Amino acid sequence: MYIGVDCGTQSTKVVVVDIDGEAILGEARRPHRLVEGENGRREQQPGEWVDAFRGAFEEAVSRAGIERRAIRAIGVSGQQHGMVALDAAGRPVHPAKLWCDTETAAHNAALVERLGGPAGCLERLGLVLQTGYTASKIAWLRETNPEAYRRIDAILLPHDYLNYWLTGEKVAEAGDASGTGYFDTRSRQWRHDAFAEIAPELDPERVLPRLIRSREPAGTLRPEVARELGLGDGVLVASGGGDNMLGAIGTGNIVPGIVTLSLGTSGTVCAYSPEPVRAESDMVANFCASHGGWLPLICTMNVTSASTLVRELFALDLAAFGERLATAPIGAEGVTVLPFFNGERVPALPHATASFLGLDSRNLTQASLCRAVVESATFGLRYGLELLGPLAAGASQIRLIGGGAKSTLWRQMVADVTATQVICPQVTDAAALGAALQAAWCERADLSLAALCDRLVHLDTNSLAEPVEANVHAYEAVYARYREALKGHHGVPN
Ligand SMILES: Nc1ncnc2c1ncn2[C@@H]1O[C@H](COP(=O)(O)OP(=O)(O)O)[C@@H](O)[C@H]1O
Ligand SMILES: O=C(CO)[C@@H](O)[C@H](O)COP(=O)(O)O
Repeated sequence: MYIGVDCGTQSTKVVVVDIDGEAILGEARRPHRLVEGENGRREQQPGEWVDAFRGAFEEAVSRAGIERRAIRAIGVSGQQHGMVALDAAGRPVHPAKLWCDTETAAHNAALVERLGGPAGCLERLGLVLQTGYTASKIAWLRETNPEAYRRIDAILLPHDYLNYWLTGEKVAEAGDASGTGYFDTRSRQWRHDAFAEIAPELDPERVLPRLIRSREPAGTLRPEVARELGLGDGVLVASGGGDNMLGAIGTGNIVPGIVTLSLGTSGTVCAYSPEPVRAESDMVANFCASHGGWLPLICTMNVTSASTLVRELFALDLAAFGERLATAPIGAEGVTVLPFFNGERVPALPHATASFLGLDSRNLTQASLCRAVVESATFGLRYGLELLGPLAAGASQIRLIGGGAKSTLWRQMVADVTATQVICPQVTDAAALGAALQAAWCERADLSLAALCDRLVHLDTNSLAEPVEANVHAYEAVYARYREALKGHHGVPN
């Protein structure tokens, strides 16, 4: 038995997987708070991730009805980029500053310049720093809270922190480390010279976690954690990885030719590459995968975060929101939304705010506003797919994951907007499944990752959405309207 954990922005999910029985036996989730402040601040307390894990673990294991001593390894996936800065006693010196925090946009711009502009970033890191990456959060802490900064003894990412709580080991792997901004994604090594530009007073040999390979374990469970969870001795904790990397594993996206698209708090599109990628656009993040190889990725910041804001504005539950979506036609009666409620990463507009365009007395309805926000979030991902270029263009199917993928209407919309077949995996949380598969890969030398994916990554044929020609055609015009609005409001070229 293997446990997969995914610490997302909104909740931590746990799955219990039986590799030999080829079955997912139990799933559970527990929410965490997102503390939103001025200037785009978005933070969380790492302790709340641990509490959410405890609750979700108990429920998932009891649902699975298994003997706890049968659990052999745990894998952890986590939201990328969050800064978890710890003191010498392992306590956070500041709340974790998250991937969606845009407060450090000016620090990011200054860092890009210090590293020699986009060309200098590419040369040193293999990607261009974007607001949201860990680097500018450390520079921000240095400037705004020197007392906390001076106490830093280790800098981890969210999934590294959970691994640390589980094992006592401070380690990192290439997939998640790719999104720090001080890691060379081609050589898979920390880049100490880049780190010195960010935090000159901190010794990278001391504060940066030890790098391990994807198949290497982070460690074994600390005895007190094993006791608390009721687990046996020697339970392994795998290297884990960023949620997008483990979502790729959980959708079988471990070889070229498959695209994974996530409708979570963030929206992401990624495709596996056996080689590092130098894309035409600097917005394509040449991240490493968490099983070897690379996972070039585009991330937009306003997907279910945006739809939830509009849904809550009208006090709708998910079912009522779904009804409103179905009421409005394609094109939302002429309403276009630029959904950048909290800035945006792709296109790179960290200070942007949202705009509702084309409103008149006829289309100012809940249905058209709900529909327009979901359409625009989907257009943002089509834009991302286009930026990914040939890597994504060859894919004949999109594997759709994240909370929004539960909506039948949204699945069809993705198929129509991208003119590609869409299907979801059977498991609700693909990143948690990917983490469990990586844990089994770590513990079972006899099984390849491909064999593990064959056993457990099952697609849900009921979720299949084929593009409908008339809809594809209708969305083309609406997408063109969205791109025009983007150009008019933010000068983003077509
Ligand atoms: N049927 C649905 N339609 C639209 N949004 C949904 C639906 N079901 C869940 N969601 C949204 O999905 C989001 C959670 O997605 P998830 O991928 O678990 O997030 P994260 O990993 O970022 O924490 C929530 O905002 C939730 O409201
Ligand atoms: O920043 C990125 C990717 O670069 C995000 O995709 C985060 O990894 C958060 O993921 P979710 O909570 O939306 O799953």
